[in-house]
Amino acid sequence: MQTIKMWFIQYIPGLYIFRMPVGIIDIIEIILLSFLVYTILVWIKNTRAWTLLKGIIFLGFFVALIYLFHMDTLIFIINKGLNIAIIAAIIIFQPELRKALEILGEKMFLVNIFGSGNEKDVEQRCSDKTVNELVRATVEMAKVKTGALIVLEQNETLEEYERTGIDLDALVSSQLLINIFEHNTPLHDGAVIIKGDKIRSATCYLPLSENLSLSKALGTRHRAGVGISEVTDSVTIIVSEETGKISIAQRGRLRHNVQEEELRTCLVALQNKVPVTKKGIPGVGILRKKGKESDEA
Ligand SMILES: Nc1ncnc2c1ncn2[C@@H]1O[C@H](COP(=O)(O)OP(=O)(O)OP(=O)(O)O)[C@@H](O)[C@H]1O
Repeated sequence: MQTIKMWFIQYIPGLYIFRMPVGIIDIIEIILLSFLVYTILVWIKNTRAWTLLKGIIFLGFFVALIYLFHMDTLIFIINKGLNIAIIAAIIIFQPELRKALEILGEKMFLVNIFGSGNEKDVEQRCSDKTVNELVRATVEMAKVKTGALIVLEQNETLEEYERTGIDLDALVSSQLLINIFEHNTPLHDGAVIIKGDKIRSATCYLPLSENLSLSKALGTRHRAGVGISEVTDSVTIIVSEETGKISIAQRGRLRHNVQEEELRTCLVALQNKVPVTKKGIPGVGILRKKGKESDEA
């Protein structure tokens, strides 16, 4: 390291940085700054802010031209309008900013950074039976093209959305789920919300995603599945009535054409049966990583 440093000082005299003493605090500062920039970029990519960023880059280009050619009137207008634009952006992106701050305060966020300290520290969210029943019901409904929308509560409560439906409080079973989503039955419309091993309510109304990058071919069922995953940490299983394909929505992303084993892996991971490590929940990681290849959102 020292030799490399000396080489740079000797041959590239302009690089003053290598002459500066770099302390441990500077290194920590660089790591924190890199982490902050990375987190902000990931946040921008996963929210509506991505569209805004593209707009800002486009505008930035024009502003640069305006300054380059000294267009004084336009420079005056830009200077006056900048403060208003910043306030407007904060108001428009208030839900995303609130969500980002909430994530900062989440237990899982800190666990992901520092580790749980105890890798055997495992908490089970739902039973193996529930996972099996969910997989069976989803696959059965997909086979016969029965549309379904199943929201699985994670750390954040879904009470607000449960209230829009009909209370059930029944144990999860494939027969019950298939029955709920059966065409022309009173409970088939809307979403089912599951907490742990219980179906809390059916016919629930979910917020629709306004994500413009979602395929136009997707209707309101898929938009509702993505919508709830944008505003909460829930995971949604969607079965298309049109194609019989299974999708999973999580953190505002939609993974298409999910196969049985993949669905099971995801649900087992969500059970928290696998120890939480510094890399996060394994199944969720797989879902996100693979999701990048075929994500709609
Ligand atoms: N906001 C919502 N909350 C909950 N469920 C909804 C919501 N909007 C639509 N749905 C459900 O989606 C159904 C309509 O699905 P639609 O055909 O528009 O969606 P899609 O994404 O094209 O799905 P499919 O592939 O199954 O046709 C409704 O009958 C209703 O059950």
